[in-house]
Amino acid sequence: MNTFQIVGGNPLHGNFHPQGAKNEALQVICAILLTSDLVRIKNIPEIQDVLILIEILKTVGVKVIRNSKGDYTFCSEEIDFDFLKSKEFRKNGAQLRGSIMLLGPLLGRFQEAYIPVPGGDKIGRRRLDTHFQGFISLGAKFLYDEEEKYYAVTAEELQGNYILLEEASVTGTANIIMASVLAKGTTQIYNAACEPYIQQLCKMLNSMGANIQGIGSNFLTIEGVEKLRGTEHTILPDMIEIGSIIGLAAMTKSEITIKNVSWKNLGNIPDTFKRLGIHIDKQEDDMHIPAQEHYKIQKFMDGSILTVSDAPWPGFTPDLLSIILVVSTQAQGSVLIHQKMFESRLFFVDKLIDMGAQIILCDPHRATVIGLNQEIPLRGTMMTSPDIRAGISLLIAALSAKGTSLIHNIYQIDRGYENIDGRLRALGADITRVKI
Ligand SMILES: CC(=O)N[C@H]1[C@@H](OP(=O)(O)OP(=O)(O)OC[C@H]2O[C@@H](n3ccc(=O)[nH]c3=O)[C@H](O)[C@@H]2O)O[C@H](CO)[C@@H](O)[C@@H]1O
Ligand SMILES: C=C(OP(=O)(O)O)C(=O)O
Repeated sequence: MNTFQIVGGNPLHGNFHPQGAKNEALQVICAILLTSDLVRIKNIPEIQDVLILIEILKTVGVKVIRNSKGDYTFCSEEIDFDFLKSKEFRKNGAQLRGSIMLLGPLLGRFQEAYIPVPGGDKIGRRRLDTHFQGFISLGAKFLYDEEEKYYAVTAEELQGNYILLEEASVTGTANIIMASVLAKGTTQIYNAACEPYIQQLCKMLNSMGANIQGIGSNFLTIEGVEKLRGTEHTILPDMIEIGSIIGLAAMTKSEITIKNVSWKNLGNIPDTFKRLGIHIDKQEDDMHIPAQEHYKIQKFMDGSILTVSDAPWPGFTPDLLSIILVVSTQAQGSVLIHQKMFESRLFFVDKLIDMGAQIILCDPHRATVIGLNQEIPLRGTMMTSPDIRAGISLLIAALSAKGTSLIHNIYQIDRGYENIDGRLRALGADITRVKI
């Protein structure tokens, strides 16, 4: 088992280059299935989830060329549908959440698609109703093999429709967009998710010849076209990684400049960290976080305790709440963290409590944090990473802590952060990857 050994307490210093966005990569890589032409994608993060998706594409017949690090060309002339129904595919496809987005483009281009129940983080129930209701609205038949845990969607022909999504699901919206770009007629998707990931997917599809309007809003209009062509696309910097580094800098009293963050695509992420009292300077497209001895959590205007909660974009992303929580443990003041979307994402606070943090887990969705104001450091300990964002939060806690920590199950961190140990060592972190 791979483990991180971390000696905490050193302030870090230097420039950090964010990787390409994981969640955008998973969408746009699936979108290459919509054309038989070459599609080149740059700034692909070479993280576990993305590498597994690329391997899956290879096994179903997609030709993949790695031009250089993070720069790939894909060609999906033919798809091996027999393999899509095989046991091996069931095993591979179940490994990550993002594989669910193979369905939309396969259904859109070939009128049939198969996928095992996908994996991803164990952070609560993650239903897929939105995806399948959308496909059914476009005229697809839906089958679920309960024994084999396997989904199939097929159609004679997809026909555009008005679809009001039950919830603004990110991967659900991406899937329905990809299914409808080649459908007959007009598709309207209302209550669509509009994260930068989705905006980027739509822009890429339009550059392939699709006709999508309303990009960035929750109402998308898609005029179906006959065929899509090849394109070149560059993935945005990962806003979740950027948020993670802001948290790391504050918690470890470090001065870090995050390079080329694409400010205009960060929504309210910088302001949410600022509400915890963290200074953040905009330097052209870089983000400078000065070393700070203390940071003080703001209150609401009526003087009541701050709540930070998640919401679909342009609300605050749920993927950064665990990081907000860990950073709050060393702030001055108190905050209520309310994770509305997922019901099992806050349980990792037990580990932080073991390390000395003052947290009351009110219920599975809410935790109150009473900050230690950097007066008492957390204590190093042994822990296991339960999910990707809890994992990075524990890593941040360990880097700030007094003494040595061990974090097991770091696969959960590698899933979403490329060579995180190497990149943090370059900033001065004492972190080693060990086999135990
Ligand atoms: C591969 C990928 O892109 N994963 C992201 C994607 O997952 P994913 O697309 O799987 O997540 P969804 O957007 O479908 O929903 C996430 C959870 O939030 C709930 N929900 C969603 C919308 C809503 O209006 N109300 C509501 O309660 C859903 O029931 C579900 O439990 O979006 C999530 C929500 O931003 C992120 O945490 C994941 O990192
Ligand atoms: C929950 C996440 O990932 P996934 O949807 O791939 O499990 C995440 O990126 O925080």
